[in-house]
Amino acid sequence: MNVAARQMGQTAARLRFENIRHGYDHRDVISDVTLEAHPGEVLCLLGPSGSGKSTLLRIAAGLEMPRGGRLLIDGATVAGAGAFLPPEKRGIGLMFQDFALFPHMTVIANVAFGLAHLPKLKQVEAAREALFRVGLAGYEGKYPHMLSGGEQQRVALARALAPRPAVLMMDEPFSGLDARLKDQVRADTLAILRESGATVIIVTHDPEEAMGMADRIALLKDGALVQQGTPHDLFVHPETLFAASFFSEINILPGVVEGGSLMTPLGAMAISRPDGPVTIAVRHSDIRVLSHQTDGAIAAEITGRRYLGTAEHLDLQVDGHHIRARIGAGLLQKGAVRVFVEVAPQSILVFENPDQTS
Ligand SMILES: Nc1ncnc2c1ncn2[C@@H]1O[C@H](COP(=O)(O)OP(=O)(O)OP(=O)(O)O)[C@@H](O)[C@H]1O
Repeated sequence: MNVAARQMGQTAARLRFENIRHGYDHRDVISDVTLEAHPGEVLCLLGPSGSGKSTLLRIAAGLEMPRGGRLLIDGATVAGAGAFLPPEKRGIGLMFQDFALFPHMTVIANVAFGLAHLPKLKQVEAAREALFRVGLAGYEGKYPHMLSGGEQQRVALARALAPRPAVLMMDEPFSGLDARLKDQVRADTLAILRESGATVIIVTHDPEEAMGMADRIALLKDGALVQQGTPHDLFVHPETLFAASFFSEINILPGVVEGGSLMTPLGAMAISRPDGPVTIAVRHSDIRVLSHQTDGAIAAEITGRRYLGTAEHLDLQVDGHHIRARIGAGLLQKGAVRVFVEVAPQSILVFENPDQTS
């Protein structure tokens, strides 16, 4: 926790999901998730629609009682095993996707909403301070409709931070914003979150957002935890094809290991792995496209070309396989048909056969 946060009397909590199971009606939607958010870190719950991210958030906040497992805050069970601590006693702040501001209330009244337990004067003081923290001092008397999307987001953030939660949870906090605003609002929000010192859990389906904000990412699929680690871990060492394809566009191709060599349609490399068929994945951006032959490069034919401004997408036929490459625009001459492709050995991700798709 940083000094500013300590001075403000805020403590960050450790939040642990332990073998959590949950479902709706007769359908299981969370199966045996064990996951910890460490004090003061930003943890992103990442996954496609329906993977159970919001359900985990709702369980942590106390809006759902898990069907199995336990939820612990700083080692104390707050849900499961016969325990249930009500939401308002958990020290958890929630910020919703649509900001959920009250349109008929002023900015300061919106921010003070979660401070009803304090005397009136203290409420105003804490709300003003929260607005100052998000850079909105002077906005107290305005109404939500008078603010831009980015400003509304910051009011919602101030409201979530005002009670000094030990854990702050945000469900798709940037999805309502204009694409051009998002980068700046994300950067500003991250700085404010860091300064608050709280443990932060952000739900998102956007891998770029998770990579840019998280200390750690928990990747979910169909209600199960697929992999957790730093953004770098997940990007460079995905354990499954699902994880690899979630972070970047990839080519999936067959390969075979024989006597310490891996043979693929994109070339061969030394490998320490038992003999047998494997599946390989190569990111579109890791395919180098050359106009002339070099040592180890493989002949390819361009079958499609799409100009995207700063980059180009190429469709290629290589040894009977269709592959895609993303290259910098202007690197390849107009009208090129026959080219050569090469891939650095460290850019070839190898997975067991049959596919590790889950
Ligand atoms: N109140 C509910 N009643 C019935 N089913 C629900 C309810 N809430 C969620 N579900 C189902 O549970 C599964 C997980 O939903 P959840 O909202 O947790 O996923 P998510 O990863 O947050 O998805 P999204 O990104 O679309 O919000 C989905 O199949 C969803 O349809």
